[in-house]
Amino acid sequence: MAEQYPDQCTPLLEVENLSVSFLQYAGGWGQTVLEAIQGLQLSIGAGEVVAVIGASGSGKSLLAHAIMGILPGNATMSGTIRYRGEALTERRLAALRGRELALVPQSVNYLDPLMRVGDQVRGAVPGRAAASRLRKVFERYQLAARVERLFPFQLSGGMARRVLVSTATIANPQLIIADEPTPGLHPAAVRETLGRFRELADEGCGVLLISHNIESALWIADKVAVFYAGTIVELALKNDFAADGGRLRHPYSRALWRSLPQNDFVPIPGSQPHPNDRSVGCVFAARCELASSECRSVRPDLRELREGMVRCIHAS
Ligand SMILES: Nc1ncnc2c1ncn2[C@@H]1O[C@H](COP(=O)(O)OP(=O)(O)OP(=O)(O)O)[C@@H](O)[C@H]1O
Ligand code: NI
Repeated sequence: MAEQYPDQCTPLLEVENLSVSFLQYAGGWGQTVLEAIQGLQLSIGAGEVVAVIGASGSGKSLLAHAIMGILPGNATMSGTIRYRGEALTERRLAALRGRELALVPQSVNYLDPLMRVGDQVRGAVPGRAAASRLRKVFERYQLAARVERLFPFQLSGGMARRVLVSTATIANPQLIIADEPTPGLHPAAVRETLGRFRELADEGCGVLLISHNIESALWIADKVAVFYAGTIVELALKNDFAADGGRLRHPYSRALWRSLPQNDFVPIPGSQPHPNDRSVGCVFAARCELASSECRSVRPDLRELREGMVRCIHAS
């Protein structure tokens, strides 16, 4: 049963000042704290698709796992995550996860190798409804009825992906966190899967879509959060990703846009700083052609700019 919430204006999900760090042993008695995500802020409204793009290792999956309450045991989290205006406590998460709140995990390894596909997909759906829901969701994702009896090792990569999406969507979720849901799918299946997320959003669901493929994410996104080195450097509107990227607010977003094959195909020189190496200043300063001495010494705040947000003092 969906939780009742009276105020339609409150975003479905609000993430405020989220940080995730890991305690690491640095030889001998030494320990270091590795800040993988810092000061992250994001909200998703009902009916909205928010895409999350950015470099590998920038913290996108950690955000997904923090929301779902499945961070690894060595992680420490601070900040607030609210769902329908109330903090997502462990207790609430336990009731919502796999029902109102669904994750399409990045790796097919999340499938239980010892459980038949049908049992996994049915998951949280109660007895009577399960069989007909399973049939519908299999039809939608073009999975033959016989797949129900298979074990994960018997699935092709593309089938396993479609099983993950089926598992996440069978229980009519209100908020879907999809972490790279389409790699290895052929283009028609990518369109079909993303189109289904758009449909769910149009029916009132909130969708957080993590993707390496900016172009396909833009088919369905309303907003785009650009991740870099554990933080959001820009929150853009879908239409800001156009032409030469002149409407984008952050130098990294523009560089990322221009690096696409269909644009200038110019790689960004340098590499993203490691979580150990993010002491002061702007996280992008070392690679930024606009960087001034202030950028190297003071971490810019995320501020509002032209219906979006940016973490750069030079943006106007
Ligand atoms: N269990 C862990 N222990 C220590 N550090 C971790 C752990 N999990 C993640 N990290 C750190 O957090 C960073 C962010 O990881 P995350 O998986 O969120 O990146 P990502 O943006 O999803 O990358 P990709 O696009 O490759 O999936 C990693 O670079 C890594 O340094
Ligand atoms: Ni990831």
